[in-house]
Amino acid sequence: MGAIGGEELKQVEKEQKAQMAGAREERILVVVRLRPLSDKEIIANEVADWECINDNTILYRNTLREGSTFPSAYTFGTDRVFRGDCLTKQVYEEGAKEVAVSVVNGINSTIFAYGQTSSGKTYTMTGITEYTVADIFDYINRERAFVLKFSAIEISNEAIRDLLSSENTQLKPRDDPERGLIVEKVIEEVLRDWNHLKELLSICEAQRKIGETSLNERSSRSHRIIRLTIESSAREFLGKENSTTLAASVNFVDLAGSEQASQSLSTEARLKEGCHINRSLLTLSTVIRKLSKGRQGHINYRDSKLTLILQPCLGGNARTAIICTLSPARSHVEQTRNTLLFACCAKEVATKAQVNVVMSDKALVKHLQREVARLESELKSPVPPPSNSDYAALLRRKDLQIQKMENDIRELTKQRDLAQSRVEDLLRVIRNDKHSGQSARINYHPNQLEGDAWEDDYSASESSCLADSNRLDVHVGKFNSIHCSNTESGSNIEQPYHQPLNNHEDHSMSVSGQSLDETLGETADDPDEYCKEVQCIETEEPAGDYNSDSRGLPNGESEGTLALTLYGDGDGTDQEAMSTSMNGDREANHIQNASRFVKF
Ligand SMILES: Nc1ncnc2c1ncn2[C@@H]1O[C@H](COP(=O)(O)OP(=O)(O)OP(=O)(O)O)[C@@H](O)[C@H]1O
Repeated sequence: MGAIGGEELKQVEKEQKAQMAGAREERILVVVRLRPLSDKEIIANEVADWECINDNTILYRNTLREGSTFPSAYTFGTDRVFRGDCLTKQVYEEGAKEVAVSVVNGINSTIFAYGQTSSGKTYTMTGITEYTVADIFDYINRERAFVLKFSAIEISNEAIRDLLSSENTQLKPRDDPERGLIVEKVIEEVLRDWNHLKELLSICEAQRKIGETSLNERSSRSHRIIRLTIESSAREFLGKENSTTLAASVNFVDLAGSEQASQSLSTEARLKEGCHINRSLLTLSTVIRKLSKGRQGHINYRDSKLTLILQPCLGGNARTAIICTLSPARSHVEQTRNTLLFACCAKEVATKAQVNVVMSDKALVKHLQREVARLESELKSPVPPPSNSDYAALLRRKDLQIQKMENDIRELTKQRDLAQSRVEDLLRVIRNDKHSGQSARINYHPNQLEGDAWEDDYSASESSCLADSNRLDVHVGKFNSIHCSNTESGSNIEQPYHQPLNNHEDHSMSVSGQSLDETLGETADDPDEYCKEVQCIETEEPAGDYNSDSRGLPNGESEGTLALTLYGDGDGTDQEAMSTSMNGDREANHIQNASRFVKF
């Protein structure tokens, strides 16, 4: 491993900070590669139904079935679509290189091929791997000191196997606190040169599980992941103590192909493989679909080994490119569409690429010491006091708040006085009424009216039920229930004042065209008269509500029925409720509220 230090360390830190601050989300690069019809397909008289009409759009040439909801053209915006005659070199240059070689700058990257069986995944990934390594070699020979490590695994039937090992032992994935998810005991070969690479690739090829299917004589029956890990340092800092290393990996993922049972040559082993392959690909599609809708909620990476291992490149800090391979044959139209839908979803997935810096222990200590010193100096320097203009703005805001509160107080006091005077008016009317010798009857509840003749001793009722003005003040403010005694029956039945007085359907106050003052003034001498003019119409509250809350009103409740009810005679059936319209809703409300506690 090489080393960087001094100026370069600072430079790396600077770049890292800039990256963290401005780390932009970037969409997964998705390219589509259409292969030409294979010899087998040509012999089978297959027709090519798909065509790339430009660099971004692939079109279904055949007529769509009636009622089909599939689109006939798929456009990939800035991402590329490669026609059948394109060389892998071009696919690499225009569809994968940028992502793949970011590994030399310390950014993890992944290129993977997705598509149905025999669509050209292995064909494409073999070329992409070789072109990438060639570019990396070219770069490292000129620029920095590099160490390249090669490893390869396959996932078959949910078992992970090392492709560089001749043993058939299963490897285990494990969460490493520093490195994230790793596969335990995987062999890492330090790449010496190009020939060494070719040698390792051929070992992998030989070790990989392949089998014959109806569509591919050499069908990959496993997912293969080749990983190239690159650790790089500037040459001038090689071996120095305060060195820092950029370390990143590029993964080349050649997925097994999705297939239908009929395509896998239905031996038991092939079918089982096919099931595993399809299940893990389904999990991959599900993960991609969820990621494409944002990262909310649980993403089921752990549902398959494939997604578990690919997690960092799907939703993490890696750069990712997906090459979707397609067969143009008419007989594969459904699977081609599925691949295109997967491509459309994958296009929406974003990752946040970051540079991975590995520091030597000494460099790390120095870096941390600097951080501590910086934080200490931040703590020591006091926070600058707010400027004069800040104080002035704050004062202005507070003044406005005070002003608003004073206005509110004035307004509320006015409303309270008004309500109080209305109540006093009403009391006066009642007293006049009493003196005129008429019997005004009040009932607290319609149900109690019958057989509940009003007590002759009105004053007794008045003293217990009719609050004096002071008491009413309190009630206007608090709206607690007041209880009064029914002296006639001799019992001391407590009745809440706010029981509904009749059962009209609408509780809103009816407008009689006169103010309460006027009404009362005109009719004070003749209760029957004002009984006619003023009606109490129930508000929307159902009677049951009152009953259920018969012990008292919640503090401060202001909505309510005008519970001012006058009964012309002792016959409850004759009752006529009284309500009034006021010069404005607020006044009406206050009268309503006040009146709820005034029983006559
Ligand atoms: N772009 C292409 N141009 C020419 N031939 C191709 C192209 N892509 C694939 N082929 C040929 O098609 C056949 C199947 O390709 P390949 O094995 O890469 O498919 P695959 O998707 O990896 O299949 P599987 O999933 O079954 O492993 C091979 O013979 C390959 O040489």
